[in-house]
Amino acid sequence: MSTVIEMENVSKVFGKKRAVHSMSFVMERGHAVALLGPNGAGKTTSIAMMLGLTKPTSGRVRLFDGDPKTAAAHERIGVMLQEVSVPPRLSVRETIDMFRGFYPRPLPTDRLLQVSGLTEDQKTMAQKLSGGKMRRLQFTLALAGDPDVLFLDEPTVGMDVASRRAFWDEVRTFLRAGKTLMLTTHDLQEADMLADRIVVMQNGAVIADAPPESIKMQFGGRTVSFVAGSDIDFERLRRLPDVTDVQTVGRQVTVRTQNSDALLKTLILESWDIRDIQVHGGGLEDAFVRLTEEGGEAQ
Ligand SMILES: Nc1ncnc2c1ncn2[C@@H]1O[C@H](COP(=O)(O)OP(=O)(O)OP(=O)(O)O)[C@@H](O)[C@H]1O
Repeated sequence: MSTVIEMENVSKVFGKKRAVHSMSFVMERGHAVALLGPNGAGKTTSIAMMLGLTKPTSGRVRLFDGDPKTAAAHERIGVMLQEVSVPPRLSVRETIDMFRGFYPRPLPTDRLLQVSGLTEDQKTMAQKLSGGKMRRLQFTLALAGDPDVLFLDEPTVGMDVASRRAFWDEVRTFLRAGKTLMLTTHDLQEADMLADRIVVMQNGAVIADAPPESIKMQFGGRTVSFVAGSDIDFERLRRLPDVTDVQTVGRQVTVRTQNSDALLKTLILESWDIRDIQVHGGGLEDAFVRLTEEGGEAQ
């Protein structure tokens, strides 16, 4: 498997602000990585360094085993950053054609118009597009050179539900061709759906790096809730292996556990007077909240 990005002990300091701290990271070809983290965690700065747009204060970044700033590397990547402007006074079609001209083997214009969902708007001045349509155009421009690797920084901000769906369909088509994706998003459902690896950053450092399933198992846990009668032994419940929290509101009991199957067995074997048992959670969002609250480490 070939390496697309390699970061070795990379740090970036802006004045007194340490935006990224000792980041080491390797991304292999064909993978879909979601880089997550609260606002200001250092995601955009990391991507800017991977692309050679920002120079690290220390450490080493390689893109396709070379300097990220070289044209050879850039011909093979497509980039959609948060703030991008399009050239003035060009229609949607002209803008697409202009970007096609930057690459040796661009995708056909009509295919790109189809990706953009803007075939009917192809004569509209690109600058006049609505926010969501502009994001679709920017995505299309990122695909213009038929890249091997896509960098998408919060790509779906401003897109409506239909645009989002069409957009993710295109990203899936891209991944099915064995290509590589680096994505930042605050939409954890999207990350969970698409990524085979989740990297969580906080305060400039990587605090978790694992497949979504292991992150959810390790940090997501599950909650089992039920309505309790009078004979529940709460002390025993709290001491059960894998139970991390027990909350009660009136007769409603909510138990957080790393092993909901074992808890359910115990609840039934104890013959306690309980009803309306429900199992919830195990989602990436739960895991993300716990991880960033605790600053935990998963590898
Ligand atoms: N050019 C800059 N000058 C000074 N500080 C900067 C600069 N760029 C980023 N920072 C700071 O570095 C930290 C990391 O910022 P970055 O934009 O990488 O975070 P992020 O995880 O992408 O956040 P968000 O989710 O809000 O986009 C923040 O505290 C930010 O204010």
